[in-house]
Amino acid sequence: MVGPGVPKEYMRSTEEALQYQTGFANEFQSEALPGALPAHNNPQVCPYGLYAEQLSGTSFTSPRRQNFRSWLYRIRPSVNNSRFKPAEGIDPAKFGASADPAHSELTPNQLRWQPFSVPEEPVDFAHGLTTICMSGSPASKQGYAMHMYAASTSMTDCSFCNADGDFLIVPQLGALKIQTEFGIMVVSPGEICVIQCGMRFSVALVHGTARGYMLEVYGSHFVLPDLGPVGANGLAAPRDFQTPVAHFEDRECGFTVLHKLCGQVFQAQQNHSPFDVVAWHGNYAPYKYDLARYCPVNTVAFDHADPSIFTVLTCPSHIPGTATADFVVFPPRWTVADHTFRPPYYHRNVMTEFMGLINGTYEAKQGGFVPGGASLHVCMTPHGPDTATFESAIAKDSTRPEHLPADALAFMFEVSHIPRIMKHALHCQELEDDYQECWSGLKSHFKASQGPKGQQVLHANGSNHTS
Ligand SMILES: O=C(O)Cc1cc(O)ccc1O
Ligand SMILES: [Fe+2]
Repeated sequence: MVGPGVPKEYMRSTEEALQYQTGFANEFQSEALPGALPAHNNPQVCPYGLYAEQLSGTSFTSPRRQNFRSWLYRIRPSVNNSRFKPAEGIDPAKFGASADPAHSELTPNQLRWQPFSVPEEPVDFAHGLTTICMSGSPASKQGYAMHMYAASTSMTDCSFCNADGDFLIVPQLGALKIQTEFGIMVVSPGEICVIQCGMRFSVALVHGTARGYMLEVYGSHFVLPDLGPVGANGLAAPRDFQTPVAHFEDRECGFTVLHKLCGQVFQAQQNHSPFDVVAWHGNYAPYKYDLARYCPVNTVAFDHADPSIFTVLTCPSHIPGTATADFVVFPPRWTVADHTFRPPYYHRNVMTEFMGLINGTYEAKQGGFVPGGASLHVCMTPHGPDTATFESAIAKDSTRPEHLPADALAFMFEVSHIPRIMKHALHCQELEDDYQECWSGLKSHFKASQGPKGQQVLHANGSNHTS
């Protein structure tokens, strides 16, 4: 809805607003009314009588290439709200990641959850968030939290803002229509989006219900991974990232502004919609990405490559080469490795791995890991293929290419800090208490009398032969 006084021919419908600008962390600019963007950042009086407001995503003095900020030209400044008080209907024991030890525990156990059910009663995105685990501290701007959402109704006259860090949202069920101060994005299962620290947004459900995963990173932002010897192309291409165009509403109404600070959610009232940004420019803006655009690079001869080859986005830490969090996708693809155990190898990882399944099946598990479910293997917790996957993988003809199911889409949040798990997530009915059973059939295949004889061995010069 556009307010009085705006000539009809200039009104941008919601459909028109669903155009996107493409590129990763570009200097974007967009205006919903012609001439709304001023020629410099803060003129004495802005076009259309708008207020100029800067949103900083990094310190003012960050190096130029890591300096993120945008200028917003809005009908009313953001400052016009009542005093914040603790949010109603959001239980800190369930969501917030305040790292309060009263709400969380440590465990080296392998963990897996069945899908969280979508509530039958009306619950919106903000009130349907559940924190699974977290590490570090939003106050010292290091670490992350992982959440799930399950919603049965749209947020109305209500926005959410995270002052702790950026949200990476992975829908699994139902498309989300996300209204932000920068414009609107529709994000469907198979796509992801990032809404950065400080941005107000509201989530409407396109299909009536929605469920998915959310990774929150404190203190720094997602970037595209370097490609090194891979070259100038491959993995996620910058041109495939989509940022909304400006879209505004001039709406006076009772509006609730939710605001998360150091894991605690607060709320304030204001008398208008915060989605009143008529024009904006800058490099700090939300974006979405279709995982089907991801161009995987993988082994074409032998051995199983580490999953880092499937990194879509990475959030660097202060340690070179070690991410605070990586977002990794396991896309449909050919597997062609010769004489190789093709599923993921058994391993213990210094990093912590949270996995979700958007659709289909995952190559390391023949049963149990289902779409909407999740698993968590913390630092050094052993894991790998279940018994059925192992037995079928060693019996397969590994000289034949195989296409993984075209509808299978799994992902991983791989993080460096060791997480505490929320108590409610450890004691909820969705947690499988017999997850370990999936490995209990892994029997010894050891035969002391049989060496490599009769098996494919790899010579130092790279050639294969049968001894
Ligand atoms: O544990 C998992 O399933 C994720 C994973 C996949 C892979 O191909 C190699 C290592 C790894 O941790
Ligand atoms: Fe793993």
